[in-house]
Amino acid sequence: MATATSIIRSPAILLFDKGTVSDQNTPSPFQAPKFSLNRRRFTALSSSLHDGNNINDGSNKITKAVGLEKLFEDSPFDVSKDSPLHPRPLTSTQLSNTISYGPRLRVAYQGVRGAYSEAAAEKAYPNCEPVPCDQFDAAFEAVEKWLVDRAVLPIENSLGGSIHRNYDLLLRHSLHIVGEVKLAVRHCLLANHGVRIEDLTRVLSHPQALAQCEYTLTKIGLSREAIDDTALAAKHVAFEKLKDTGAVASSTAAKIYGLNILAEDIQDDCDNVTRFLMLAREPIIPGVEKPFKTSIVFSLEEGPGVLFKALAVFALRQINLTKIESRPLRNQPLRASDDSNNASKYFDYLFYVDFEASMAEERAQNALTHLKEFATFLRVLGSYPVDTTML
Ligand SMILES: O=C(O)C(=O)C[C@]1(C(=O)O)C=C[C@@H](O)C=C1
Repeated sequence: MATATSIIRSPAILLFDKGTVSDQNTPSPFQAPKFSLNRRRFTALSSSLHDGNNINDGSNKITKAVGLEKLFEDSPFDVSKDSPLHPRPLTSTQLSNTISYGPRLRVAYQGVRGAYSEAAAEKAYPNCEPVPCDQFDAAFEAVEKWLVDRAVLPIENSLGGSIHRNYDLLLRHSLHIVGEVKLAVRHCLLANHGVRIEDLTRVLSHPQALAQCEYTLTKIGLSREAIDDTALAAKHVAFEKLKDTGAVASSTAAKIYGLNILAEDIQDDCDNVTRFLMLAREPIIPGVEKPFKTSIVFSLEEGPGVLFKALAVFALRQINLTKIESRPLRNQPLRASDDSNNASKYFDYLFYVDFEASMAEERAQNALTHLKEFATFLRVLGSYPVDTTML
């Protein structure tokens, strides 16, 4: 187990200690992330928190707001120093698939049993106890309120693109990205027994799944209806005994809800992969022993070439970018021009960037120090091992 001392010696932590990549002094509408803790606060946190806690609240699916509060009040949660729940800091090796956790790790995902997100949670944390949540927000809250240990949430799909909601939630909450997991998504067209493709007029599924099967569903001529997750679509079709409606979902969902598989692999491309993020209350200690990736979010002043300059801090250090996403800055969606003669207003954006380097590497630290010189806001969302299982 890493001690607080060894944590402080980590080059990445020293970087934050200098305050160079911290957003603590940045006027920002967002919560200060724990990743930017200074040394004193980090030490205090390391010695008072543990990883691997299991809060057995006896719940089934986690729902937002009132439900969560109630569960939290009722839970026998205890982080006193002598408690068996006493936290240990996460390390990157704990993410290895070979590790066996003592008590089963509780992992929140969005959806019901049979959702792809449940399979992703099981791939990320073998032998975990997947905990269904009705919405993405509920999964974030469940981790924050210690109802579960981790959350595994989709962030992008190779056919459907980004899951914007989760980009926005990453910033609104203070969780850390501690890993990623890629899942091959193979959709099936499901219906009740005795129902043929010709009997169907509409199909239910998650909007991402419908988008991934766009071509096939158009060819069959089915109208589409969005529902919270693919497995919920299958459950609805089965429970309501629908005869004119099918569901796009996994073969696992077909088994769970007793549906017939009318067609397999109906996604528009056989290479259909969804990338999920593994989220925790504490960051992992970035390493260099295997390929790492770092996710950041920043905002910039308006002006010609500013984004070019921001991306150059990585190019100059031979750091490869794997993803860039821009999202509206919601609390401040419009910005007036600095030029008083020019009354125009600009849309204001946040930029999410994933780059192939660990925060333990000097070139990554230097790149962010450089970016901090002109970024108006910067937060490190996590530095974590790359999922190489699908390369
Ligand atoms: O609906 C599900 O089964 C999910 O797990 C959600 C989700 C998503 O949000 O992208 C996950 C993987 C697939 O890309 C389709 C849907």
